[in-house]
Amino acid sequence: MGEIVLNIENAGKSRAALQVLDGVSLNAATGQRIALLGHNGAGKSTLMKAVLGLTPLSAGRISVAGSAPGSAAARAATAYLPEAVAFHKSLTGREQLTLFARLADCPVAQVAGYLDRVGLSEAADRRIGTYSKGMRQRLGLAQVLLGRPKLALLDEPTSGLDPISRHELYAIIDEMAELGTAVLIASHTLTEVEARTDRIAILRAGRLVADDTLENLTLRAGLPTRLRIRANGDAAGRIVDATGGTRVNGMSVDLLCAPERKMTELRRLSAMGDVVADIEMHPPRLEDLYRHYSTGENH
Ligand SMILES: Nc1ncnc2c1ncn2[C@@H]1O[C@H](COP(=O)(O)OP(=O)(O)OP(=O)(O)O)[C@@H](O)[C@H]1O
Repeated sequence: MGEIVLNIENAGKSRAALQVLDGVSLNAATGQRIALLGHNGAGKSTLMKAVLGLTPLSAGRISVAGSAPGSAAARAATAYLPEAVAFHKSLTGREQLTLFARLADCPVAQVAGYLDRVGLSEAADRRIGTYSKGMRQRLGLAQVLLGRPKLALLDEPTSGLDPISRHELYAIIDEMAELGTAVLIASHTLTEVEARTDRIAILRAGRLVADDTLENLTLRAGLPTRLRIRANGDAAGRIVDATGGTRVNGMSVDLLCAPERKMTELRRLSAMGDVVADIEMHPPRLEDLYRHYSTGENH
C-alpha cells in the first residue's frame, strides 16, 4: 500500500442531540479509489466537510497529507468537487480554469491540455452560463485534475450525467488514481462504483459499518448466489423436486445457495445430466451488499 494521504481516527460529530458521525475511522492511501456509500443523512457530506476543514469534529482527529484539515498544507493537497459545482456564469471555461490555475499556482500553459482531457476543447471559449450540467461537472473535474491533488473528494460526481459522460468521468478518475491521487467518491449510484473503486466504505447513521474490498465484503456478508437453472423439455418439475428451488417460468428454476453450498449444488445439478440445459450464476451485487450492511438486514 502507498503512503497514507487521509487518516480519519475515531471521528465524532454531534449536532444538537444528533450524533451525525460516531467513531468513524478510515484511511486512504495514494492511488486508492474509495466509494463512500450511505443513505441520505448517513453523514457522508459531513465527513467530507470535516476532511476539508469546513466543519470541526466533536471527537477524534483527521489528518490530510500529515496536516490538520483546513491548514494551508492540507488545502494544497486536497481538491473537492461538490455535487452541484458553481462557477462564474459570465466567464468562459478557459477563463475560469485559467483563474484556478493562477490561484493554485499551476502553469497556465497546461489549461488547454486539461480542457481537452475532459472533452471541453470545443466549448472552451463559450460562457459557462451556456454549459449543460455535464459540461459544468467536466469543468469541475478539470479543476480537480489541474491541482494534481494528493486527495480528491468527489461528491456525487456523476449525478445528472448521461451514461457516456458518466463512463468518461470514471475513466478520468481512474487516470487520476493511476497518477497517485487518493480518490474518495460519495455516491448513490452503486452499479458505477461497483466496477470502478478499490474499496467500499458504508456509513449508516454516522457509523462506519463496512470498509473493505467488494470481494471481502461479499465473503463476510455470506449472501447467497442465485443459480438460474434452465431445464430441458418439461423437466423443470424434476429439478424443483431435486433441489427445492423455485420455478420462475415453464423452463427455469431459481435456487439460492449459500457460498459454501455452491459447489455442492453445482455438482448435484451436473450429475442430473441432460435434464439441465444451462446454469446461470448470479453472485450478490453491490446493491445486495449495500442493503445488507446499510440496513443491518440479514438474508
Ligand atoms: N448544518 C446542519 N445543521 C444541522 N444538522 C445538519 C447540518 N448538516 C447536516 N445535518 C444533519 O446531519 C446528518 C448527516 O447529514 P449529511 O449531509 O452529512 O448526510 P449525507 O450522508 O451526506 O446525506 P445525502 O446523501 O442526503 O447527501 C443529517 O441528519 C442532517 O440532517
